[in-house]
Amino acid sequence: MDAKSAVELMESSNEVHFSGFHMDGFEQRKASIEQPTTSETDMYEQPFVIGVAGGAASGKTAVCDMIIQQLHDQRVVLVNQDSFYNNFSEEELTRVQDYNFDHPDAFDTEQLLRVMDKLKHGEAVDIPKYDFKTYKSDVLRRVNPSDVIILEGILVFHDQRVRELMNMKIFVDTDADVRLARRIRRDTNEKGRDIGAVLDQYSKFVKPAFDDFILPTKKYADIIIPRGGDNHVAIDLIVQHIRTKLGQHDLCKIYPNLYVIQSTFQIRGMHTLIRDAQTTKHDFVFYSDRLIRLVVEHGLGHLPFTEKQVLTPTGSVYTGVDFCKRLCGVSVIRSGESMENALRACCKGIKIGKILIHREGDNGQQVCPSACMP
Ligand SMILES: Nc1ncnc2c1ncn2[C@@H]1O[C@H](COP(=O)(O)OP(=O)(O)O)[C@@H](O)[C@H]1O
Ligand SMILES: Nc1ccn([C@@H]2O[C@H](COP(=O)(O)O)[C@@H](O)[C@H]2O)c(=O)n1
Repeated sequence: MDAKSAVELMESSNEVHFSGFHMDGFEQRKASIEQPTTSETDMYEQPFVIGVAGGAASGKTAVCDMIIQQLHDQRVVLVNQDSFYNNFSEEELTRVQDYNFDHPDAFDTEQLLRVMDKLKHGEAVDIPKYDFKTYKSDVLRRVNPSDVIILEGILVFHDQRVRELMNMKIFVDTDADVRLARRIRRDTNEKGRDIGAVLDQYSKFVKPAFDDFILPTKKYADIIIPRGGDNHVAIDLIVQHIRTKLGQHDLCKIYPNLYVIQSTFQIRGMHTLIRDAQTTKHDFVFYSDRLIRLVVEHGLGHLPFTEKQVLTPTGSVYTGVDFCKRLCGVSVIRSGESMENALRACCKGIKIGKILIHREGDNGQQVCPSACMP
């Protein structure tokens, strides 16, 4: 890949990048890297999809809430499988106690797939909100495309097509007695059900369906979390992994010494401003300078250092590091000159050389006709 293709790829992709566990997904991404002529519509960013399954009242929602809380600086959306419960006719509603809500057929999986497909392709979508009291999903909520989609539900690993959408599969594993105790409390307090009905439903449908349909999907999980939301260590590790995946730029897979700065909403905001045709020249320069300063600071962070101890004004010893000495910047004419000021501002007294690189001939060979080093 030549420098132009690399720049094109950088431009067509955005700040946050994703990679999944599945080799087939990786092959697809590799293909798009090796064929930079791919049209813009083919190069949409794929969100990172996490599936969270487990028995009812195992703590799936609690785990999702904790992941969402820790990923507060990313755009994360939660999709509940409950939203895709089949609707009942008025006649069916009268016999609701005989209905098995824990069977795979209770869900409209085709609709779930359509919704997930839209979100994966960066489209906003209206998702029904399921009401456990009325057994209806009359209200819709608008869900915007996001960097991370969490799909949560008792049977989200049941259908292979749904599983294949996921980059990470988590199974929340909580003891049956704990699940039953929590379910009794939740269904009587929040769903207005009486304890007899909860226990009848449990022995008739919930427990058999757990054994027949939910537990067998545990084998598909990449991560099994015992004790659900109480397991802070597991949740921290999951969030760390997601962050690594989100921050991994496609180009890093080709160039091992390339570092890509983790995107934040501040950085995205600045990228938005400098791309906006309405932005004034003054603002363009201001925000470009801020971004350049970030790049220079991060770049300096990768230079070697030596350990150094200093005495603080209060007489204690502080063990720190010493900057690398005898630095020299090289500015590529017509390309890197806009970064010179930031480098001078960060590295006191730095000497900057100049180099001119241009492409010669049809094969794109790069030559360096002029260089002036300090
Ligand atoms: N670690 C926990 N300790 C105590 N109660 C919990 C814990 N996790 C969840 N709960 C409670 O158990 C019930 C079910 O939890 P929830 O996260 O909604 O499970 P799920 O989404 O798997 O059905 C809720 O009432 C919730 O408040
Ligand atoms: N009308 C309904 C629909 C579903 N259920 C039960 O909800 C459980 C799944 O939801 P979680 O949030 O606990 O994963 C499932 O066990 C269904 O039996 C219901 O009781 N009424």
